[in-house]
Parts: sequence; C-alpha cells; structure tokens
Amino acid sequence: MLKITAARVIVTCPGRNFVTLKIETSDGVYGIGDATLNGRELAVASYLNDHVIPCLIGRDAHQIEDIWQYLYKGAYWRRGPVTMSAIAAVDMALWDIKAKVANLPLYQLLGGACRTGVMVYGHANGASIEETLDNAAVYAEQGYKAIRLQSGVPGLKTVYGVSKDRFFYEPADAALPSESLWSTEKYLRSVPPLFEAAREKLGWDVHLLHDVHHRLTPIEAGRLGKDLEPYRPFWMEDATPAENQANFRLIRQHTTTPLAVGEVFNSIWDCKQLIEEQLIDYIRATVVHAGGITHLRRVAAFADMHGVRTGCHGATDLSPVCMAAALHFDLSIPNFGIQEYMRHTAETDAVFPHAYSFEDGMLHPGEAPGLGVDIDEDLAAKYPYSRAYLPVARREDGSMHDW
Ligand SMILES: O=C(O)C(=O)C[C@H](O)[C@H](O)CO
Ligand SMILES: [Mg+2]
Repeated sequence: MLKITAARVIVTCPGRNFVTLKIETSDGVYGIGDATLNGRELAVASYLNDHVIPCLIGRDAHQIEDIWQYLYKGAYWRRGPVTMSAIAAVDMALWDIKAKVANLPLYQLLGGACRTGVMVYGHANGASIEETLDNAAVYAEQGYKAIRLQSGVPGLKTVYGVSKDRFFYEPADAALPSESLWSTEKYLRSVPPLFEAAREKLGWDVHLLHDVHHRLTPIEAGRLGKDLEPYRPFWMEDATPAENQANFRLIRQHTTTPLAVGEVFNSIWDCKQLIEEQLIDYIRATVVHAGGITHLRRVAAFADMHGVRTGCHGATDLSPVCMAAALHFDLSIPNFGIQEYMRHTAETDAVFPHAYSFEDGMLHPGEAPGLGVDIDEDLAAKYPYSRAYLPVARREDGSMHDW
C-alpha cells in the first residue's frame, strides 16, 4: 500500500492565477495535479482544502479508480466545473505518482504511444485581417501545421480572443469583469473575408481553425459554417452554447464545416448526445475540467465509437501541469484530433518546469517518469493570488449576450 500522507493546494500567480494540488505519500513520492478554473480559482482551492483533502489522507495512492469513484459518487452533488476540476487535480496527481513509482512516462501506463507526436495549433490574432495574417505567418514559419485565426471586427472596439499582445493571450483581464460590446451582424460579416485572405496568403497545406466563443444562435452558426466552406476550415469551435445539445442538429443540417465544442464541459453527460448523434467532429473537454485522465479516457473511448476525435482545450489558463497530462493522454488514444497550445510565459514556465517540447508542429510529453512536470514551490510563493475575471459581452442595446 502506498499511503497518502499529506496533500496541499498551491495557489500562485506568475502573470495569471494557477491552482495546483500536491499529494505526498509514505514512500516520499509525490504527484501534482492542475486545479485551475479561470475566474473561479479559489472555489476549487476551497473544494480541495475543505472537502477533499481530509478524505484522502491514509488512502492507498495506487487506487486511482476507487478514489475517483469515491469523490464523484460520494460527493452526492455530482458534476459541475468546480467539483470536476477538484477531482481532476486528484486524478492527475495520482497518475503522476503511479507512473513515477513505475519509473515510466505516464503515456506508457495508458497503453503506450499511438503516434510519434501531438499535432498542436497556435493562436494567430490581430486587430485587422492583415495583422492577424502577419501573426499567422510567424506561426507557419515556426513549423505549426495548424493555426487558429481570430481577428478584430470592424465597428467593435474589442473582440474576445484577440489579444493586446502579439503572442501571449490572457483571457482574464480585470479584477472585476470588463464589459465588451458585441454585434453578431458585424462579426458574421468579418469572418469569411479573414479566411479568404488567409487561404490567399498561407495556402492550403496549413489547417486553419476559428473559435466563435458561443456567440451565435444555431441558424447563425449554420450560416457562418456555410460561408466558410470554400476555405475548408479544420473546425469552427463553440459555434453556439451547448447546454441544449440538440441545437447542433440545426447547424449540421446547413453546413459540412467541422464542429468542435466542449472546453466548458466537465463530464461525459455534457456531450453524450453530441457524440452519439455525431453532431460534432471534435470534443474539446480537458483533463483539468472534465474529471482528469480517468474520466477523459472514457469520453475519448465513447467518442471513438462514434467517429468523433479529440481536440483538447489548451489555453494559458490551463497550467503546464494540465498540458503535460494532456500530452500523455493525446499520445495514447486512437482518436486524437489536435491539441490546442497557447504557450505560457517564461514566468509561468519557471514555476512549472516541464519535459514537454515543441518540434515540427508537434508537442511531445518527453520520457521523464510520471507527468514530467513539477512545481517550484519557493518560486510559486513569490506570486500571490490576484483576483481576475473573464470579460462579459453585452449587445449594442445593452442586453447581456452569451458569454
Ligand atoms: O482557448 C480557447 O479556445 C478559448 O476559448 C479560451 C477560453 O475562453 C479561456 O481558456 C477561458 O478561460
Ligand atoms: Mg475556445
């Protein structure tokens, strides 16, 4: 038995907030897990400190599945982003421990590698089409095989997903939610010219992606998907809010543009109908927000039965611990699609030293035992928590719009 002797939550803010769980065992081996939920970080820290850690002490760290079931079924109040991020952090840490004890990189415990590397996509953005495509050209020169394009919208002051910084993008932008103005009509007019110009400039050998950030109704999403078909996007992401999974039937009726959704999902139940009815082509649920490696493998297996591939979220608000775990997962599953890769800053990378590396448009988790990532607690302590929120969107008449 490998007894869990201690566990603690480390909150740090090297430019943005991260929450990390560290579990220690009787053999001195420890594991870490990402528990970061952007804009609600302290809720997960409390869920872990006040409701999970007391139940972990004394348990056998090798019993990953039993502990997962205990934390999921035993919670009574099942699911939700806070609960499932807390469970995810425990799950990642326990897989880290098990792989360290086995002296193997985690992907070897998940069935070994199904591929030589993990194809990633970078984030090109800019205030104008020209600026966005100049940014995209840099990613193409760096060897990226896939690039997401997000451009400013003429007539709108700011657009979510368009960073003030050329290469680093931090979604949480203020200590209280900033408010941005939204116009669907202006947005819908702006995207097709962006993709037409992108194919002109970048050619057809690079995958081009776009994120709608839940802003359209199903029929508007169908219209945008149809408008983009001539430019063959790799996917149109978060086209419409997905609480009503049946909404995607309407989009599917109008366009063959591939659909991706799921970065806000926290369990298989959020995507069961979407997958079963093949209403999407890529499921974006992540290790940190969907219950960890144990649950995400179930989602991937279910998706594989229905011809759906993975496309895990990988923004900067998912820590390098989650990125490392995602890469082991991505390497080991048969229906991997693509992995989002928003590079972290040097400050963040210093707090989370890691073995994963980028080469020729792909990331690889490396061969270090476990997840291959650590947290420098002394350095982490130098960056105290600093409240930050994601912005909200209001329409031109002042009414609230879908996130
Ligand atoms: O990376 C993406 O696809 C995003 O949509 C960014 C998210 O809005 C961000 O990670 C939310 O915290
Ligand atoms: Mg997104």
